[in-house]
Amino acid sequence: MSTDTQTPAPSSAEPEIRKGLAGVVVDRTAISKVNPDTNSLLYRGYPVQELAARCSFEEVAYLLWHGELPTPEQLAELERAERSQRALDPNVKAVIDSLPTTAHPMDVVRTALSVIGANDPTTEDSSRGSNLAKSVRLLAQIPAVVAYDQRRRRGEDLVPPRDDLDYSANFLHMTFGEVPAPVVVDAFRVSMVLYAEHSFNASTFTARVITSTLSDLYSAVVGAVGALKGPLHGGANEAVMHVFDEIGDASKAESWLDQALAEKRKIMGFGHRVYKHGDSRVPTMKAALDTLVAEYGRKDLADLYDRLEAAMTDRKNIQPNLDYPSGPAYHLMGFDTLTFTPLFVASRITGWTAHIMEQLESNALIRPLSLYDGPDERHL
Ligand SMILES: CC(=O)SCCNC(=O)CCNC(=O)[C@H](O)C(C)(C)COP(=O)(O)OP(=O)(O)OC[C@H]1O[C@@H](n2cnc3c(N)ncnc32)[C@H](O)[C@@H]1OP(=O)(O)O
Ligand SMILES: O=C([O-])CC(=O)C(=O)O
Repeated sequence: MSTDTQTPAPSSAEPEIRKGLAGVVVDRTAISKVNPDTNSLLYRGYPVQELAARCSFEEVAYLLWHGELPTPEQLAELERAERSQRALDPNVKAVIDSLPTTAHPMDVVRTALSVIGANDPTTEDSSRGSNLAKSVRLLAQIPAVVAYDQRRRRGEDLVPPRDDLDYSANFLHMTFGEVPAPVVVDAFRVSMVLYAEHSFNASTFTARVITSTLSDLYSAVVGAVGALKGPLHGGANEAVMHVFDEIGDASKAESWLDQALAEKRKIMGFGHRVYKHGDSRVPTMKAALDTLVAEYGRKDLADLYDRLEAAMTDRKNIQPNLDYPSGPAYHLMGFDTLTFTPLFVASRITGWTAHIMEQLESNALIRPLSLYDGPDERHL
């Protein structure tokens, strides 16, 4: 066996393979710190719980991109730029309209982002200024794409944006044609803040790999969307709701789980590559879910949530991740289950773009090695 480059492996020992890069530190980042020992998550040094309690999503986006929270003037400038770019681009709408309503919404978002990139004359400009401008544009455009796609599936017309609303209220307005109760808007804002950034997760790493070849920001984001779609990553928030639908009633949670575990199924919304004693974001999102349960009078959903979590702790001692409370929260807000992972995209675009810019500041082509275990050299 040999590694697949011209540099020979040390002859005495086979190189260690870390499947899934588990435990491998591949670079530095100043954007966020995930600490499984203290069960904490910091964005640029600030605990995510404090940001979720006190900041708008726009402020958090600014923090991730610039490293500091905005002054009132800087925030006003970001809000002006974001609000002025909220309307769905007609070119993008035309492409969405050409796609079947059976397409998965993540495929629609991925396609829409490709179209936005192909139409942008500055795509090849990878300067920080240009990439920041693109990041703000994507922050503003993704809600239009996600909201319109859900509406067209329901046979509803596009709702134009309102520039008198903040990001979260406008997103809900464009999706549902009205602004829901303040507790609902707030729960949505909290979810956006919590989903925004999580160090070298699979989709962010994908974006950094693509960026490391000196490809453009849109290409990196499109690749990241593809990585996020999978149910082992962002697709889990959608999958959690399918599990809830499958179980149906809290009284069946334990028997459903036993059967699923006997079939060696992975239980969606549980477990994490980094956190092994619970996800730092879950208590905050669970509190937001609780406000929605109270608002909509859905104790049945809360009961199912609690019983499945308790059974999973009892059977496997595996804790929920952020997708577990987010799935039912988005359901209560009125989103279609298929729209849940695109909501994750809408938030994570901030973290992805921050990482793309950080990667470019200190770039090295990302290209690991592999251990060849195919046939020995042979000849025709
Ligand atoms: C926002 C996010 O992206 S968070 C992640 C969202 N993804 C999910 O919720 C999907 C369900 N969870 C999983 O599949 C996993 O926990 C992952 C992929 C998130 C993390 O996986 P890894 O770090 O690779 O852990 P791994 O899969 O090796 O699990 C370790 C053990 O716990 C078990 N395990 C971990 N998660 C689960 C789960 N959700 N259901 C059942 N068993 C699980 C594994 O079967 C394995 O058991 P074994 O040692 O007996 O084989
Ligand atoms: O960090 C991870 O592997 C997955 C995750 O929780 C995230 O991306 O938010």
